[in-house]
Amino acid sequence: MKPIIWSKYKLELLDQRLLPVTIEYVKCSNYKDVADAIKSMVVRGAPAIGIAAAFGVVLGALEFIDEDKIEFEKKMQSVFESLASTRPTAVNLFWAISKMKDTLFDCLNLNKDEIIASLEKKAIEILDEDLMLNKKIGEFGASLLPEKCSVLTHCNAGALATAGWGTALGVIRSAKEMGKDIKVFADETRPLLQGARLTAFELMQDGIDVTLISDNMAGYVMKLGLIDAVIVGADRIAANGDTANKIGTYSLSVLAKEHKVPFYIAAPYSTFDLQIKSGDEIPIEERNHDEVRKLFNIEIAPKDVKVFNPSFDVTPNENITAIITDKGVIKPPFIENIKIMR
Ligand SMILES: CSC[C@H]1O[C@H](OP(=O)(O)O)[C@H](O)[C@@H]1O
Repeated sequence: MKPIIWSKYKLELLDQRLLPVTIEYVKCSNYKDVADAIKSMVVRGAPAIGIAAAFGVVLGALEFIDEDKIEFEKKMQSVFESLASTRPTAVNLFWAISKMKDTLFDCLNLNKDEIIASLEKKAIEILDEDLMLNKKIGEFGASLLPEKCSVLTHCNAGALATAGWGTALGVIRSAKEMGKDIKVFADETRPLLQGARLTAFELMQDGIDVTLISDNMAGYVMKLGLIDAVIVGADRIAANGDTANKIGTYSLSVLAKEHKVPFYIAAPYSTFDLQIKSGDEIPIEERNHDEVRKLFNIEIAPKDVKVFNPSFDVTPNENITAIITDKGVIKPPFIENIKIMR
């Protein structure tokens, strides 16, 4: 199931808000549609929102290509800003936009068709590269796992969060491909239930043994000795290895440390933000309070109750056993060893 489909200058995004009950694609005919889709989480997942934004830039260029050169460049700047303003935490979004900006800068002296073709080529490259990187992450990560292993994961870092295959779930898929006996416990991941709705769905589609648990069960299943490793995705990794990921990841890392369970992050190079020294500098998105007050529009709390809804938290590097990347497995001291990602 592809979360992102680009063909004949049309972008279709699988509406992940409706999964697993309904499989429906949102047609994006302009860059504003793409910005709206990222912000409303039609498409979500750090690499996937970067890829969607890249195609949003192509749609923006198609919209404004007939303007004079100065106007075109002005309009394209607003396209970049609009896409960059959608969600603040996943650095992949800004990485992809910067790649598209560089491509546009390099091809401004070409003719209109060549400009569009160059931007489209770059966006497709970003999509294809992510799939290739996921497979490398999968191989490196699977080699860490024993022949028989039970993995706890959080949120969705699967094919639906990437170009396909997945990062954390890519490790699980690759381990299964290697013939390892892998079982998965998937945290439901309140408030938007990416684990229940997306991870459980993906793994069952692939015939991978998955058990759904509510987030507050994670400590108990570790205490029962049911978990051999925790593997999660990432939205931004700082130069010291501090990692932002879906809210609840930090708590899992504390529980894993308490129960001496290895805690792995899986992420491609586009998730690293080596400009920032630590996780203290990572912007944490806060989302609409009704995401906590309601569950699919059903009120589960007093409608005017105060809410705090951070969409991510930061796991300190000292809680992380290793970071599985497309360039290999990075172990502590992260400050030193993360340099391979430069
Ligand atoms: C492969 S990284 C996916 C990453 O993104 C998710 O956040 P969201 O669903 O809000 O986009 C979550 O943090 C995942 O680990």
